[in-house]
Amino acid sequence: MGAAEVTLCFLLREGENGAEVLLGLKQTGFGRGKIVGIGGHVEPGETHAQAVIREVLEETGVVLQAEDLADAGAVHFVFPARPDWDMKTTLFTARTWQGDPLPSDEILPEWFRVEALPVERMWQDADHWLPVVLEGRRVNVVVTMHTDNESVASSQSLLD
Ligand SMILES: Nc1[nH]c(=O)nc2c1ncn2[C@H]1C[C@H](O)[C@@H](COP(=O)(O)OP(=O)(O)OP(=O)(O)O)O1
Repeated sequence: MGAAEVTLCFLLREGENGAEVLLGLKQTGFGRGKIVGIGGHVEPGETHAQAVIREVLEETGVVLQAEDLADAGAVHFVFPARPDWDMKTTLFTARTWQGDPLPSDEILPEWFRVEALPVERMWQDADHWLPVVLEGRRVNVVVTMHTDNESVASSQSLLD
């Protein structure tokens, strides 16, 4: 089985104390209990942009249009001890949208300062790629996890 295709979108706004990003507490399924990006699986026949627009709506009620999305690259998560968990993740950021984030069964959305990301409550690899994305740069990273499926064994950038 190949890696699952997933997609995440990071909403960015200017707060009183600098830039803020919308993350959320995952309440169900994969990564339950962690603070994660908003997104999920790409369904057959969908583009990644269509999938992320659908997932952000389902998980937060926020309405995105294709024009709101900026391509932020990709991260490939590799779990050698659990190959069925491997995921190819496309990344987007958005600075415009309609509506205010609301909780859903899957996610409790919450704004965090970009300068104070809750890394202790996130996947341990977040530090390796998320700050770069939130600076507005594109990434193309392969993150390989240890056999504990939690800590990072290696992280390789495929960009120059
Ligand atoms: N190592 C990792 N670090 C990280 O920050 N995010 C990861 C990750 N490995 C996977 N993810 C993200 C990508 C993806 O958006 C999410 C899992 O997808 P879903 O939220 O769709 O999972 P679920 O099992 O809840 O899915 P469904 O049952 O299909 O709704 O986890």
